[in-house]
Amino acid sequence: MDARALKIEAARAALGHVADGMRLGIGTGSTAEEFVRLLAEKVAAGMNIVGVPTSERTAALCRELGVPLSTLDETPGLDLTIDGADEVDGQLALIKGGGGALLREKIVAAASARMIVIADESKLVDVLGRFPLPIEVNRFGLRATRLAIARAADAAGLSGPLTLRMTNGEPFVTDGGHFIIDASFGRIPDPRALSNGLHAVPGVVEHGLFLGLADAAIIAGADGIRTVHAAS
Ligand SMILES: O=C(CO)[C@H](O)[C@H](O)COP(=O)(O)O
Repeated sequence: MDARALKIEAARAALGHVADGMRLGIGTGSTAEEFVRLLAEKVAAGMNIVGVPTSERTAALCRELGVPLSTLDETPGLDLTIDGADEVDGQLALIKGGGGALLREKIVAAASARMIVIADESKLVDVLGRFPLPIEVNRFGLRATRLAIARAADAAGLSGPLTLRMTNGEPFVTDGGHFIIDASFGRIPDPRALSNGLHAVPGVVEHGLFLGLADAAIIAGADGIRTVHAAS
């Protein structure tokens, strides 16, 4: 099975957790988009849900496919968020933000009673950090913020290139109007310490470590679907 087929399988399994009447957070990225396509079929067949998208890109796809949308201002409490991830470890700590939507993704996940991650097995890791950690930063004071991030990482025993994400020769700009620094720290043995350090940097808007947010991860692999649950 190719990677896209695995993403579809994970998305299909997640759809089994969606019930009529639910208020859904809807993630961003290629796996989340497979979920949107399957969800749209259910909606067309009469399922009654409302979704809060985690990016303009997801919102556009939902509109195109007829998935009813709301906002967190209209619908501040959600039943379930389904989203992809760049990395998932066995304790359900995540790296997210490869698609640049980490801020809205985290706000939506935090507003949800449950979050289910959908991914193919390439995303499952023993220790987070192979994927560069996206850090969303305010445009103001970029160089100072980068230095402060390096100091925060150093205090957590980490170092590595801090690369401003570019697109078409220009800095990538998030839906919130911020920049993203991709931090190649390598293995992150203590994500909580790094998270706390990054949150103490004023220019950091948010980072892509999602800790204690996911309740389950549906992982599709060559041998089928497995679900990783959060330790209770
Ligand atoms: O965090 C994300 C976007 O900000 C995505 O969930 C993450 O990048 C995974 O994307 P994909 O399903 O395309 O591999």
